[in-house]
Amino acid sequence: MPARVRKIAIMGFRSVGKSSITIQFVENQFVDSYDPTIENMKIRGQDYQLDLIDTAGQDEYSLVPQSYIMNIDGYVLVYSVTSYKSLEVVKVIYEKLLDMTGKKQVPLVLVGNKTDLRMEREVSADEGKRLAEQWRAAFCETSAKENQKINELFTSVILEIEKSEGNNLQEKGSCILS
Ligand SMILES: Nc1nc2c(ncn2[C@@H]2O[C@H](COP(=O)(O)OP(=O)(O)OP(=O)(O)O)[C@@H](O)[C@H]2O)c(=O)[nH]1
Repeated sequence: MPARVRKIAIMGFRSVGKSSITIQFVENQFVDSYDPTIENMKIRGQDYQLDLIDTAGQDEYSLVPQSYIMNIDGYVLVYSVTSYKSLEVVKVIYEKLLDMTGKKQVPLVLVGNKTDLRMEREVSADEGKRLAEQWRAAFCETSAKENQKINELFTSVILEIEKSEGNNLQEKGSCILS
């Protein structure tokens, strides 16, 4: 079976760890030469090629460029668990995405990154989980620094994309699927 190519945009406020998540995911599996925007994975015997689009950080006033939503199959919306502000920004980005796509729901994983910074936590796991439930999105808390749940997060986004296409694949993973 040929690899299914899926385009994934990684969005969120500045410095939440978008590039760190992408690099951790890609570098971990390609040691010598890698293109930081492309990664392959296999889920249930199906090969996927993930084209990762690591966006420059947004804030609540940024417009979501049309190019971020054209041909994008799934979204990873990242906040930092150490920044309440970054959670607020992700909510604004989400509303803009729905506006621009004209859809009620898009394949999406909400990600709370930097869980290793325990003393600096401002957003509880419950709060992130509730927001994801409200959006009917998957939810994952990660640490790019400690490589926690990074692969699971990308598996989840693929599963959310598959689900939106009518394929309800079940896969053991430790992110909470929608
Ligand atoms: N402790 C800790 N630091 C992290 C983690 N992820 C990223 N960082 C740090 O946070 C800072 C920002 O990380 P980036 O990956 O550049 O964040 P970004 O969201 O791509 O930033 P912009 O491109 O500016 O929007 C860097 O100093 C990273 O080392 C994490 O999981 N834990």
